Amino acid sequence: MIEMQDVWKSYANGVMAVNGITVKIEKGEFVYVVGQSGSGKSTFIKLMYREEVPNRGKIIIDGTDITTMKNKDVPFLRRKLGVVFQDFKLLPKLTVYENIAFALEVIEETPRQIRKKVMEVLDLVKLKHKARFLPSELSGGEQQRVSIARSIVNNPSVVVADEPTGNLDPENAWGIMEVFERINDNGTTVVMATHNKDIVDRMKKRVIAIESGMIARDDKRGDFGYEG
Ligand SMILES: Nc1ncnc2c1ncn2[C@@H]1O[C@H](COP(=O)(O)OP(=O)(O)OP(=O)(O)O)[C@@H](O)[C@H]1O
Repeated sequence: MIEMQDVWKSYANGVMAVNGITVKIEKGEFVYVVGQSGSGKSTFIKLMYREEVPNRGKIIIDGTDITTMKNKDVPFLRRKLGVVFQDFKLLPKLTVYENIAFALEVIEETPRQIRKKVMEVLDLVKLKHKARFLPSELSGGEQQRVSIARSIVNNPSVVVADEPTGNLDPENAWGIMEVFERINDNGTTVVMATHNKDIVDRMKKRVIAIESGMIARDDKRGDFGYEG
């Protein structure tokens, strides 16, 4: 499903962010990625959605080697893999509905298909009643739920999230985790980088800990393992 084979990534300034990572994540898994600030979590996640390209190694998503993928084919990857960010990245002048529909229109859906799919994902994140609102009219937790809805509207097999609860208070953070659990229960693989010790320790999912760009720990029902 997701496979990294001896992946290395250094940045232009010479920083080695990922140092020879080999890992396999099976379909339907829920995986937390933890580690100190600067350990390489974001880079690890960015490599999965091809925001960054490795210097060496293979990254295979759903049978496709994304390291050799042409730039023009990257939009196809977005249909296999949804992305959720810490800062939501919603378009401020578009309504909730339009923000989600925008992701679909890119791949030429009919208006009827768009409406059906957008309302389905809004139902899943319990925000159907706010379809006409602008992002600025929503709470942080609601905005993150919209961005999750957007990430799954193309029905990807994988969702990756980089610190999705980082801007939220604990109550909203738990609300977001419930949404990810529901998505995972529907069979979608979830990979999430997080600093949220409470959540990781309570959920008892697979935990991959990164230290100095390497996998220091990979536990099936793991915990956070250090003081945040
Ligand atoms: N665009 C970049 N250019 C140069 N160096 C970078 C870049 N992005 C990250 N780095 C460096 O790579 C290393 C790993 O960074 P990364 O953002 O992956 O860590 P992280 O574990 O996600 O940190 P945090 O928890 O603070 O978000 C750090 O030393 C960082 O300074």
